[in-house]
Amino acid sequence: MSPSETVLETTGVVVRFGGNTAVDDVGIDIRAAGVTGLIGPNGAGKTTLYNCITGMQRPDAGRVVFDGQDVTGLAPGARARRGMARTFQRLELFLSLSVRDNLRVAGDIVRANTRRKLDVEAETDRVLELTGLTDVAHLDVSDIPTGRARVVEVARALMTRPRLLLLDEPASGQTEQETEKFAAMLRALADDGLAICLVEHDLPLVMGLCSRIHVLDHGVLIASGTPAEVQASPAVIEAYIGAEVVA
Ligand SMILES: Nc1ncnc2c1ncn2[C@@H]1O[C@H](COP(=O)(O)OP(=O)(O)OP(=O)(O)O)[C@@H](O)[C@H]1O
Repeated sequence: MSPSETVLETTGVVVRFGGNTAVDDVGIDIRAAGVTGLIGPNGAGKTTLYNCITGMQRPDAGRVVFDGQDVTGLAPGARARRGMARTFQRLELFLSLSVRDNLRVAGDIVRANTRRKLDVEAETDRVLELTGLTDVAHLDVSDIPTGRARVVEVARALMTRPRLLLLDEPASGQTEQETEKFAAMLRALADDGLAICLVEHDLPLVMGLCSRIHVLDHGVLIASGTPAEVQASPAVIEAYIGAEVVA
């Protein structure tokens, strides 16, 4: 996979909730071997666009193309089998299971739902190592700090061996140190070829980590480009000055 290869593309995506247009004719792309940021003030439409990408929300118009194939009409499970994985704003882990068992369960599901031959134990060990979780593997998720639990979410997503990883505010609840480690882990995953998309409140993290950024405001794509380009965009400055809380 070449570094600039487009893994995911939306074109003309529209989502309306009653009279409110949550996503208004949005076209973005997410490329292999990089971290793409998706930012915008609260209510800008980021989560709704994620839902369209993963199949949890059917767009009123537009297309979602994954690995060159139109997946707009496919259910979330079918997209997951093609290599899409997602984490959520709220932790969606089994709190009373150990870190290792959370990964095992994900591995078991992959094995049951695909024809892939998967050595779940070996894969669990590999992903624990890759994400730096080996030292807490035996602990229940409820007994580790939220910041580490965010990493478990990513690790669980990695059990599916995705091509595209969509992260929704993964750094919330992390200490500065945890965020630094987390950023290094994402960079390493991207260097390995993974396409990562990051919705995140922590703008310094986004600016430092992402090679490209898409900015939404009131459902409209107001800028796409490098961190320097979007930070210099008058529309972006205007949107953020007008917003009390930014993401
Ligand atoms: N299920 C829904 N029904 C009605 N309106 C919705 C629904 N989901 C989202 N919206 C509205 O769509 C708009 C976009 O919301 P969305 O959650 O996608 O924004 P966001 O950028 O993810 O915001 P945040 O940063 O606060 O998570 C908002 O006006 C929101 O109120």
